[in-house]
Amino acid sequence: MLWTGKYSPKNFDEVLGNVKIKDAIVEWTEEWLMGNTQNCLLLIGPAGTGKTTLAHLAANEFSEYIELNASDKRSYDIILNTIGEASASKSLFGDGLKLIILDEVDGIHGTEDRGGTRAISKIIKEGHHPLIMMANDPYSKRLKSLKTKCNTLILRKVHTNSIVALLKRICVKEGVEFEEHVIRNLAKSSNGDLRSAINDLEVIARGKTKITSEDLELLSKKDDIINIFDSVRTVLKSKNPRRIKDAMKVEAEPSFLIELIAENIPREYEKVDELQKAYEMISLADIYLGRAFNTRVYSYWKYTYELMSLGVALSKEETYRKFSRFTNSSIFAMLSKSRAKRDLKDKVAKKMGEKLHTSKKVVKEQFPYMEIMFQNDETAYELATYYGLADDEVKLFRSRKIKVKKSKTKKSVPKDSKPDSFNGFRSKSATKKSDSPAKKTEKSLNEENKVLKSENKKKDKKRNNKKLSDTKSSVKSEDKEKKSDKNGKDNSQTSLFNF
Ligand SMILES: Nc1ncnc2c1ncn2[C@@H]1O[C@H](COP(=O)(O)OP(=O)(O)OP(=O)(O)O)[C@@H](O)[C@H]1O
Repeated sequence: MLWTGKYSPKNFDEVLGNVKIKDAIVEWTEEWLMGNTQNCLLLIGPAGTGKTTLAHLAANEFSEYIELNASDKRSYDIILNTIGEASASKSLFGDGLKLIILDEVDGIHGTEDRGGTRAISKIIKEGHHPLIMMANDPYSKRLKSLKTKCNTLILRKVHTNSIVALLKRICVKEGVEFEEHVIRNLAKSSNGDLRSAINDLEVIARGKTKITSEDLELLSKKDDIINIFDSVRTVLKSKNPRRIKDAMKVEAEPSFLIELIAENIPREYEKVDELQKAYEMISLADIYLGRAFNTRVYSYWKYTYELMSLGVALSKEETYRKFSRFTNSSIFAMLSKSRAKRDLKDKVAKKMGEKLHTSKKVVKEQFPYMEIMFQNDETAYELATYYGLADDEVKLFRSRKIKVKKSKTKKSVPKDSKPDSFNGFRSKSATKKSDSPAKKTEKSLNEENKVLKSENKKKDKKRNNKKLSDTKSSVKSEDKEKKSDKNGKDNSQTSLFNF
């Protein structure tokens, strides 16, 4: 069980802060239970201040409760059917009253939850049911009419000292030693959000006997990464200018933020108009960023930030209530991939250049031919050994499959000079049930001689006697080479140039 659940208040006394609001809720509950119909309650406050906790504590006093939150659909029909269930079991004497809890009413979606706000207004007007609603955004348009019909209770952020006290209590119960400043730091950085304070404590303290400043540093690094995505999420999810401006107070390169926002726009926005406007804003933001760099007038950054945040956020007609999986920028991923490939090419060209006594540029021009030569397992093995290439460097030439016309002549490499498998390939000689090495070389020599003889015969017909004698002498010299091969001499350099 998470610590937020484990240490969630079990009664109203354990709820920290907002004393008057607690009292008002207790009184409201008692009145309903005594049979006195009450106005519905609208709890508005920042995340993690205890709105849901208070509603659930109130629900404990009723015989049952029904809850619809942001992950449920809340259309007209669904809300009224749910309430219908509640009214079916309503007793005349106030017993068996079901409390209705509607969480995040500021997030009721215009399209998916069509008629949701109308349904809520209907329930409020009829006034038969105890109803508690919660919202985060006090400026939401959706709350305008609800505020006039309900008792609106505004929750304040929980005071840092109260959070410190709770975190210390948790540490004692969990048997974790702590330094005072670590706990105070956690409490301060939670900015009045008790859920996040408890979660952060759990991240650094669970399974430990002591927490120190080092744990805090680790936590802040994790937060940096998460914060960038939080900023992107706020820009794409919200239309509240204040929240969006706050979200932009993140330590990240503006170009990186633009990329991240641009990448994720289509994951959130659905209408073509919204997409078009949002990308116009992104391109303008990019123009101003370029101007800032070119002219060194960094006041242009202000426009960059406003266009990529407010500009993009206000390009949507309304907020979408859906789960979107935001991702990292694919351009940055692609750039880092191609940079890695470029580095690898440089490394290989340097190694080969040293052996061939030539520049990296010249070697790189030979890479397409190398790719062809490396298609053959045995040649690849010889070349890699000669140039001293590691497996990942060999992959540079073997990642693509190229069809190569099979040569009629077979080249034999002494068996004991190569392993059974090379870079994921089994050499043909290793897979075959082979003859003894001596027999094998004799066989292959005979075969080669046969091929050469037939070639010579063909040439005989076409060429004159002088050329024939030339061919014979070249055959002899090749024979010599093959023999020296047999004696274990490294001839990989010759094979490279023969190609
Ligand atoms: N006032 C509080 N006193 C004690 N614990 C609290 C308080 N507020 C929050 N917590 C802790 O934080 C957890 C989450 O709180 P809760 O869900 O009630 O916040 P919320 O205001 O409804 O947040 P949200 O708006 O994100 O839904 C609780 O389970 C509890 O552990």
